[in-house]
Amino acid sequence: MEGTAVLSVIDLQVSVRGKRILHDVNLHIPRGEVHALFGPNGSGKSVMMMTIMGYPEYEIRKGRIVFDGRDVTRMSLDERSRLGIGISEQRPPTIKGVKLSNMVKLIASVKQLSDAHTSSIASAVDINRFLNRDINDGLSGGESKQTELFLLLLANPQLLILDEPDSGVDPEQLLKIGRLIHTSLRNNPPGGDKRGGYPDARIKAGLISTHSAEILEYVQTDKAHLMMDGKIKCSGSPNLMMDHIRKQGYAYCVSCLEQEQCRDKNNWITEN
Ligand SMILES: Nc1ncnc2c1ncn2[C@@H]1O[C@H](COP(=O)(O)OP(=O)(O)OP(=O)(O)O)[C@@H](O)[C@H]1O
Repeated sequence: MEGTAVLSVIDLQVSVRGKRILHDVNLHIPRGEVHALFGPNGSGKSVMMMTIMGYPEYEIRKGRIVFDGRDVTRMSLDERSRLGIGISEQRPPTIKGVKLSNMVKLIASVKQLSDAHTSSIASAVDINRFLNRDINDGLSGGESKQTELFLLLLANPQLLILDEPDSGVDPEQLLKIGRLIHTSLRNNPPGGDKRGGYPDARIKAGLISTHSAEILEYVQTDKAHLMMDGKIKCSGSPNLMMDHIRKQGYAYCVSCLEQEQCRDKNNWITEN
């Protein structure tokens, strides 16, 4: 699996402030796939996502993170960002003293984006009114999510990590955001996947955490994983898993593994 995956998380153990949060997490996302991450509050979803991005307060005690064939476990956040990992955080930080327009100019110059391109994304995410303000300063929860996602779409990473993109966002914004994420995940960089020789091949991948699964109405997901107590307990069909969780709760979804009709040889929860 590791060989075909754009992201492999292998036997990952992570501590935060001396407390073990993740226990032997394994996750593989093949090139071109989008995976959903479900799990109760405090189960470790954000910790895993922030650790993949490389935030220094998440201490990797054991295990490896491999991105696009390179071991990034000991790489800094900005090295990972340059390689093509990007995150939209659950609680986007306020950056006082930095105007959103200046951050846009910086990303546009690094990524060589045209004004027309940045303007079209800004309009699509309905972000123009925040351009002259410090990043996320005084914005509502939903507005700062929009800003965060806007910056991520501009950066256009190869792996999009989206931590609860649908929480606190009104239905109209969710429609816009969902469509943009969908388009971004489907759009390859100019020239496509030159390494594979298939210009039209999907090369981007995504990992999306969500409680409501609303975002999954817009973004097609290939597989879902259920995290509980810092471990991925089971994986399978996103719709079936969410259906189980909504009707009977997380524990039922995990116990479903005991039932033959619910699992395949990989212990994934399947429809048959
Ligand atoms: N910076 C931190 N310092 C101390 N504990 C932390 C820190 N970040 C996370 N934790 C703890 O790690 C555990 C997992 O948190 P995490 O944010 O990953 O949960 P989550 O699954 O994303 O939850 P939610 O669905 O509520 O967002 C929680 O018990 C949380 O209190």
